[in-house]
Amino acid sequence: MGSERDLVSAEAEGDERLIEAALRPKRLEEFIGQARVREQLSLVLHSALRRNRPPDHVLMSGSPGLGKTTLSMIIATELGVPLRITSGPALERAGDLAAILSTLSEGEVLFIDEIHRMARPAEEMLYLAMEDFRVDIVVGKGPGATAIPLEIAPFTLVGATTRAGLLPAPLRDRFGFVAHMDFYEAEELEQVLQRSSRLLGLELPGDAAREIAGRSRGTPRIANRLLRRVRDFAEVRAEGVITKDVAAAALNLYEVDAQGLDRLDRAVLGVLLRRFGGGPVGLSTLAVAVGEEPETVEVVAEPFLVRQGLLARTPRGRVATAAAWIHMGLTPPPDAFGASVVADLTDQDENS
Ligand SMILES: Nc1ncnc2c1ncn2[C@@H]1O[C@H](COP(=O)(O)OP(=O)(O)OP(=O)(O)O)[C@@H](O)[C@H]1O
Repeated sequence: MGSERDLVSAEAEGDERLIEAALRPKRLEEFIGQARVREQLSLVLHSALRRNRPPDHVLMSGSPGLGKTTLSMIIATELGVPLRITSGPALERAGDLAAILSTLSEGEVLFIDEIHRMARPAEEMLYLAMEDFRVDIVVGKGPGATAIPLEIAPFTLVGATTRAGLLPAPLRDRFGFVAHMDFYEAEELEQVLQRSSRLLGLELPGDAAREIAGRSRGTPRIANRLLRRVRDFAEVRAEGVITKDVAAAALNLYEVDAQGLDRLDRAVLGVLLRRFGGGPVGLSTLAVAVGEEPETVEVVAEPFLVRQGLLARTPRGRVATAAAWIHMGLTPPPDAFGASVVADLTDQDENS
């Protein structure tokens, strides 16, 4: 099979990005988790195939590494059409987009990753292309400029964004189907890990899979990455045998804690607690203090910390919850965010 050959050569070259690509599921039925999105998408694709028409444009939103690129590839495969991949930041001028749109073949899927980062003129050209399968090529400058309409082949746009809120409404409204990708449950990540282990030729006992899944921040890309680190550790220190303890030791070495927090997550919490007394503090101040871009903190660290109940976004800024103080081995002040919840839980524990 093609994917297995890809994997063997990727392994031989030791290229992590190639390995990641080779681990991608190729068909919708192989795609693990996101049951609702899968079912909705399957309906959209099947009805398009029955009508022999390209499906509605699809928007996928969710944190990095949840499988948006993978799903876009699956959409093209299921439809039996070619896929063109680009990204918002690459579309700086309308001409960049026109060059792609005018060369699409009938029914082709155009995947635009980070679509919220597309430049304004390209975005406006996309509105017309999505609605009427037409672009206006502007010839000349100033008052003498004229727009020459150019028909393009009907295509399906698949847009991916980590920040759906940043998409202008006219663009958002032109997508017929919006797939909200959520973090994965631990059991789903265990399945992802078992599938990847099979493809990589690794033995992964159930309890070791659980240990890795629990530290993967609900994200398949991270699960696969941690699996490779555990494999490295097992090869060098445990004669290639992966056990729960080997997995835990490897992940501790790579500074991924039992709840899945990595260095950046802990840096954010550490600064928030130790330097700002738990907050509230603004995003940019927090980002400067950890030496990262605000977008990295907002897109990569925060959604997970919020989901874990360790951080809250309030109108006055970011606030650490009482659970965050405890997770970082500190005593929460009595007025810490969510302290009453933690106190109630502690009471229940003591009374039970
Ligand atoms: N549902 C899934 N089942 C199995 N593996 C998955 C699934 N979703 C993602 N993966 C794996 O996770 C990795 C990352 O997926 P992908 O690149 O599609 O994420 P993404 O959401 O597009 O991320 P980004 O937006 O950062 O590019 C892939 O290597 C793929 O093998």
